[in-house]
Amino acid sequence: MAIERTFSIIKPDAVAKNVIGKIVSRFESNGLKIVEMQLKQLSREEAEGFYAEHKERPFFGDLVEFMTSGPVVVQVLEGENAIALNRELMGATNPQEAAEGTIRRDFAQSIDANAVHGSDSPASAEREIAYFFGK
Ligand SMILES: Nc1ncnc2c1ncn2[C@@H]1O[C@H](COP(=O)(O)OP(=O)(O)OP(=O)(O)O)[C@@H](O)[C@H]1O
Repeated sequence: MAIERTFSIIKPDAVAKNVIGKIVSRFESNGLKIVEMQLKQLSREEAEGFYAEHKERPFFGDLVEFMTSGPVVVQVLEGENAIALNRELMGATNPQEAAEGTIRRDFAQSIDANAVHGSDSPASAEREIAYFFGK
């Protein structure tokens, strides 16, 4: 399996809960290397553009509101099978359905405040990395 890159966001709920370090430790201890990282406050435009594929969904307004409610940590993770591995470490979108030992099970409270985002395919990883890091 080739070395792959994926894009990750530690969302405002997790930053507010002071668990950035604990989440980053999950990545590092599972073989994912942080190759880009920035703490930043997303503007409305940045959040809307990032989630453009969800524009027609009923929760879009709340999602943008939530993602701009406080700072996030945007990161590029690198490792073998990074995209699928990161999705596995994150757990299901709804923390109530997330497997034991996953980031969302341990640190998230609800389907909107769900601690992390991770790219779901090579195409989205490429788009999302370019969106925030321009490469
Ligand atoms: N029914 C919903 N109600 C509220 N928010 C939702 C709902 N479904 C999804 N979301 C929010 O939109 C984000 C994107 O949804 P998507 O279906 O792409 O989930 P995901 O791929 O697991 O999450 P992410 O894209 O953040 O990694 C979710 O992480 C969640 O924060």
